[in-house]
Amino acid sequence: MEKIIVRGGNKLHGSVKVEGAKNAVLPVIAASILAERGASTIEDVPSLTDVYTMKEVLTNLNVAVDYNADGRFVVHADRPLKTEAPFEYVRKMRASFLVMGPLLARVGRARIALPGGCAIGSRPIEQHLKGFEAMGATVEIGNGFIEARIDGKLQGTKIYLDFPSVGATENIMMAAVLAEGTTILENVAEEPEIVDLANYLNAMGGKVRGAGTGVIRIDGVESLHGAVHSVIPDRIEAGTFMTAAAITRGNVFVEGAIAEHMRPLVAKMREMGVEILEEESGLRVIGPEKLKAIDIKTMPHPGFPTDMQAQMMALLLKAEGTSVVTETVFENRFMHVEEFRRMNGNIKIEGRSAIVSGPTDLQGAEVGATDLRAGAALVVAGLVADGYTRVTELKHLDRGYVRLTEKLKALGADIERVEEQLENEFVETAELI
Ligand SMILES: CC(=O)N[C@H]1[C@@H](OP(=O)(O)OP(=O)(O)OC[C@H]2O[C@@H](n3ccc(=O)[nH]c3=O)[C@H](O)[C@@H]2O)O[C@H](CO)[C@@H](O)[C@@H]1O
Ligand SMILES: C=C(OP(=O)(O)O)C(=O)O
Repeated sequence: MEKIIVRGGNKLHGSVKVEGAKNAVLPVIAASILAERGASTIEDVPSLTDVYTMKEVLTNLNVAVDYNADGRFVVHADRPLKTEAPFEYVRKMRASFLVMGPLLARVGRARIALPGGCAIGSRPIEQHLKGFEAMGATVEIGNGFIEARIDGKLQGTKIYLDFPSVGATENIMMAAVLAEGTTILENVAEEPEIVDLANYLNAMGGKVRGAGTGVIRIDGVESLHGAVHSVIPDRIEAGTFMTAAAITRGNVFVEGAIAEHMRPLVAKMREMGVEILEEESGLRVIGPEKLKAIDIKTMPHPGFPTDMQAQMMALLLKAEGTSVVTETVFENRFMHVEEFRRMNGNIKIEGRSAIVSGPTDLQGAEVGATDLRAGAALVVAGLVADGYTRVTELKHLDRGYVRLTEKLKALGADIERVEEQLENEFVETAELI
C-alpha cells in the first residue's frame, strides 16, 4: 500500500502549473461518442485514473481511443456503438453515467449500471432520468441497471431541473443536441465545466446557447462530427495549491488558473487575509502571518464549490477564531472532520455545519483520504503539522490529482509518496537532513 508522508514546516515558493480539469474532461470524453464522422482530438487531458476509466468505458462501447498520457485523447466513434456500461466502471467512477445521454441520442438505447452511493452521499440521478423521459424516452430500472430507450428520435421540450445538478445538465444537454426540435433547460448548473462542454458540442456542429447562465437553449441538429477541443484548467486543483500556499505563508504562482472561474474561492481566501494577485497567466497567492476565521456555505456555482470545502477547512484550522462551514450540496461530505481531529483539529459537527475553532497546533498523524478532496486537504494540513503526517487510501487522490506529491515537492514541501515498507527509510533520511 502506498502512502504520502509529509513533514510540516516548509513554506511553499515558486510556480506550479495547473492540469486540464477532471470535471470538464470527463463529460467532454462522453460527448465525443456523439460524433458520427471524423475524429475528435481532446487536448490538455490530465493523466488521472478517472480518465483511464472513461477510456475503458468508451473502448467497451466499441469506440476507438488513442491516449498515452501525452495530454491528447483521440476518439473515433464512427463504428457501430455498443450500448452497455457495466457496474465495474460505474462503481469506480460515477461520471461513467454521462454516456447515457449521448448513447440515447445517437443509438436510441443505453443500458448503464445503476450508480451506488459513495463516501460523500447517496447521489441519486433522478434529474437525469426526468430529462430523458421528458424528451420521450422510456426508462426502466431492474437488475442493477437503468435502461433507457427511444423509438425514433428524442423530442426537444422544456425541462426544469429541481436542483441545478451538474451531471444532469450535462447528460441532458448531450441528449438534446441530436433531438428533433428545440430543448429549453431551466434551472441548470452554471459551472465553467458546463460552458466547456457546450463549446465542444458547438465545435462538433451542435447548437447550444446560454451555457453558463441558468437557462440553456439547444436546437437539435441531424448529426455531429469530431472536433479539436482543449479542456479548461482545473479550478479545483488550482484552488488546492492556493490553500497549500496560504497555509504555509508561502508565495506561489498558480499558472493557468483562470480568475473568472475562481471568484468564490478568491473572495473567501481574501476575506481570510490571503493576498491574491491576478497576473496575466495565473494567480499569485501570498499567505499572511495570521489568517482570519470566516464562514463558508457550499452552493452551486457561482457559490462556493463543495469540491474546495475540505481544503478550506484545513486552512480554517489555522485561522484565529471560530469558522462555520456549511455543506449544502452533498449530504455527507464531512468525512474528513474525523481525520482532522486525529491531527488535533478542534471541529464540532452540528447538522450540515462544521464549527472549526482555531488556530490549532496541528499534529502529524496517520490519516485516511476518505474522498479525493479530503485526501488533498489532509496533505495541505500536513504541510504545517508538527512532525509527520501519513495519508493513506491514495486511490481516491489519484482520481483527481496528477503528481500531487512531485508538484508540492518542487514548491519546497518535505513530502514523499512511498510504499509502506519504505516508509521508515523516508522518515530516517529526512531526520538526518
Ligand atoms: C464529475 C463531476 O463533474 N463531478 C462534480 C459534479 O458531480 P455531480 O454531477 O454528481 O453533482 P450534481 O450537481 O449532480 O449533484 C449535486 C447534488 O444534487 C443531488 N442530485 C443530483 C442529481 C440528481 O438527479 N438528483 C440529485 O439529488 C446530488 O445527490 C448532490 O447532492 O458536481 C458536483 C457539485 O459541484 C461536484 O462536487 C463534483 O466534483
Ligand atoms: C466529488 C468529486 O468528483 P466525482 O463527482 O467525480 O466523485 C470531486 O471532484 O471532488
